Amino acid sequence: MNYYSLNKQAPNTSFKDAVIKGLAPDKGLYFPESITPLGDDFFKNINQLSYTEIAFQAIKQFVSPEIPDEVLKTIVEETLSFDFPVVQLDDNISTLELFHGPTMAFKDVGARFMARCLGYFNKDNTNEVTVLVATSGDTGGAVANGFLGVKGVNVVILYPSGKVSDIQEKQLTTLGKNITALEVNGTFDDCQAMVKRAFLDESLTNNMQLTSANSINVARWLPQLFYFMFAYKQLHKKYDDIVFSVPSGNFGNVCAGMMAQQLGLPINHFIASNNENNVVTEYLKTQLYAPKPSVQTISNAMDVGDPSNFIRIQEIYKNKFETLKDNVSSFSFSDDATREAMKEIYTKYNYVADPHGAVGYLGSKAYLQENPEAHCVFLETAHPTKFLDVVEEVIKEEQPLPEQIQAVMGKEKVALEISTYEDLKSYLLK
Ligand SMILES: Cc1ncc(COP(=O)(O)O)c(C=O)c1O
Ligand SMILES: N[C@@H](CCOP(=O)(O)O)C(=O)O
Repeated sequence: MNYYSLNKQAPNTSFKDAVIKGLAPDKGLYFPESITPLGDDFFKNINQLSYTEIAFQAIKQFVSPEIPDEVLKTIVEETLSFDFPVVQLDDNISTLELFHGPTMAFKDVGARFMARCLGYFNKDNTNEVTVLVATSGDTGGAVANGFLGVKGVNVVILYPSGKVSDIQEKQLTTLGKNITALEVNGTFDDCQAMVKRAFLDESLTNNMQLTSANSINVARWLPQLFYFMFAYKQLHKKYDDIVFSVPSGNFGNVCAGMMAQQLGLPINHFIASNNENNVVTEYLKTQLYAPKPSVQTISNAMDVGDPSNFIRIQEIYKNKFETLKDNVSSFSFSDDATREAMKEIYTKYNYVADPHGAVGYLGSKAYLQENPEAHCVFLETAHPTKFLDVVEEVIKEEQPLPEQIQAVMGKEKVALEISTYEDLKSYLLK
């Protein structure tokens, strides 16, 4: 598959090149040249397929011929070595748990898939790559874990100081080896802007091969489309009108759901559920896209003021506002509403949701008011114990720590503090 830049000022390129570059030379995000639907039979018979078979069929067209089928099968099998259960709360609401991987957030799948693709492209040890990542909480830990010890790959993670949870910080600052954490005096948007600037800085790119492991990279982003198919497999016999409510920040995950829809997944609507960082909610009301500085919330991984993937969403719906509105609703919720939702989910369903999942739950409820026949699946994008302080304070109950979380608790944080792009540059050139 070839990819084009959404800025349309750079040559089309192969999957391998798109993964190794991350961002196109004209600063545009890469997008596949074509999308071939999988066919009705694939979805009718999805029950008979395993998760790895679904994932293999779904991703194959985007990575071939550069990743041969046999290699792709192994990559997919190794990537998906944990479960993706749907938990039904009532007849209108379910949650898809995406936190059963090693760092207990939905980023594990994309990070593990991309690490293996880069490992394959560097099998002869000829392409040393520096992976730059901006994180508002979960991408950093997942990428650190997924890329740990991958030969020929150095990972540099930028995270906003004081704006990620304690456990998220441990996950991204304690692994050492080929992983370095930079603690940035700023917001997630500052981190993301520094990363994007570095890709265009010839004094860096002439000296090293830089790539990104954020969802701007197609190998990190596209595997997220599996989730929507996995949920559909579990629910389609029971419900006709399945709608996904996706807690959204950089909009990579909901946009991956839309790619699943383009592949033929019979889903008519998505809910992009936001915290108070509501650029897209506002866009759908006003048709004006106005990025603004992010504000800090208890669903910190969604504190994004200028979502990278919005441009991909526009491309999917052919830049037609009415088509976008037909396919997507968006709602924004305060921290107080999020806390109330966490309490409600716990008392009504005896289910402990994390703050991001709770925003997804609120989006489901808002949508159901107008569409009571729908079955809404909100994505539980991270395990509640990643946000222990907030969760225990709200539900007033101590939470047992899963072994993935216990494993990082006592470890010592190692991070370099930086404030400016020049600091990042001098670190990279050292
Ligand atoms: C727990 C959690 N929920 C939701 C999101 C938002 O996902 P996206 O950036 O793909 O919109 C993130 C971060 O990306 C996250 O870590
Ligand atoms: N919410 C993310 C921020 C970056 O999103 P990405 O999907 O583009 O990597 C995080 O938790 O770090």
